[in-house]
Amino acid sequence: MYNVREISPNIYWVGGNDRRINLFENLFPLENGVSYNSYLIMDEKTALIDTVDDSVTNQYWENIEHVLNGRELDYLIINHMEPDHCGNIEDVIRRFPNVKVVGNTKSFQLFHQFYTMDTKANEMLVCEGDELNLGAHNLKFVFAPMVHWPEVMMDYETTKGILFAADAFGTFGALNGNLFDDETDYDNVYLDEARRYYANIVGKFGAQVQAVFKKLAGAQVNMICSLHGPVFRKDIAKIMDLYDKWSRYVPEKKGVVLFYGSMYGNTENAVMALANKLGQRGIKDIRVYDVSKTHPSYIISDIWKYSHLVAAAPTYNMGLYYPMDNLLHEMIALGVKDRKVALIGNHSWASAALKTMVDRFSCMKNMTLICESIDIRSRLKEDQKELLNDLADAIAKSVLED
Ligand SMILES: Cc1cc2nc3c(=O)[nH]c(=O)nc-3n(C[C@H](O)[C@H](O)[C@H](O)COP(=O)(O)O)c2cc1C
Repeated sequence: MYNVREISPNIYWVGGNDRRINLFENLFPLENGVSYNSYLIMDEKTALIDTVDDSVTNQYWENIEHVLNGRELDYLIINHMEPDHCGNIEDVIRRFPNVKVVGNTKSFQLFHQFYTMDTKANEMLVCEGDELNLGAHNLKFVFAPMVHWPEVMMDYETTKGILFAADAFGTFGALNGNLFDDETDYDNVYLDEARRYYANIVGKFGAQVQAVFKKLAGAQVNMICSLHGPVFRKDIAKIMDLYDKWSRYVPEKKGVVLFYGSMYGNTENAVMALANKLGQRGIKDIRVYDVSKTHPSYIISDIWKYSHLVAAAPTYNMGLYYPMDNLLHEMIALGVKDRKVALIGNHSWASAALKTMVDRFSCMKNMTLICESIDIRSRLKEDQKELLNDLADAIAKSVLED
């Protein structure tokens, strides 16, 4: 049974949802699956915008056949060559041998690396700013290199102000029958997952996101169609504002995320005592994570959201407890910057965790240590409580007053 939705006169969502998948990119947990969006424009010429992952191929073809209703497909536009959107390109060409496949030099390079089909006769090369007229609809190509692959481009439909944004503005989480942002309880159902998607998938490329914003400045955007998750037609300014903040690494909220590693509970004890003191000093909405328990992608998402971070971990084999080291490496790789930081190390005979954490944070830009770090010897004792009070005072002052 086909499953499509008209999103604007003669433009259809023809994608699919995968709720069986456990890990996105075989890496990021998906509690509620993911959608692979694709859009079909029915005009004097027909144009399909991106394809979908192999997992939803059957649904996809039922959708396309229903909407085309016997017509030929004139264009397939490739905005992104990541395999979760390209699983069906060869199939499209097999079914529509005369289709023009629209892409840029890098998209075709990548296509030929992944696939073997000879597509020379079908290829239609476009450059930045080129336009493709379909009749009543007109697409302008806006290149978005490294958001988050080098070939990425967006299509701005100039007559209706619809932005086909590739992976940008995407989210984890399958669609629930409500396609548009205003039909969903977006803030409660999708926002955290959109942030987790941004931080972990696009996060490293903030400068490139900003570059696309500059190119789009002045363009009236009435609808944003991402390749994953809901279509925006109501809160466009809000999601644009969030993307602007996220891509400039500006925290959404003043607040504290404490993340710790602990084998036997002693580091955890110090962190929970500190969190309690922060709560008593008026810090609200405190976030605490055990790095051995929570997947790093969730912690990184909150690191993007909040202004202050506390990292705490024990020494392990003359180094830093592995799950914490892994998280800090991910933060370095994603270019996390501009946060206020406090550190707590722990050791029983030769300290290495604290020094390693200091080293890791020094590899990130503009991470300010807001107070002297604490290096616990096995377990924090009553006579050291002033150290913890000083730490809590400094963090609370920085969050509430600065
Ligand atoms: C396998 C293992 C290796 C450790 N390596 C070191 C080490 O190299 N140097 C050190 O001072 N403590 C080392 N420790 C001790 C812990 O860092 C220390 O006991 C710490 O207080 C544990 O904190 P926790 O209760 O939060 O897990 C090691 C502990 C374990 C279990």
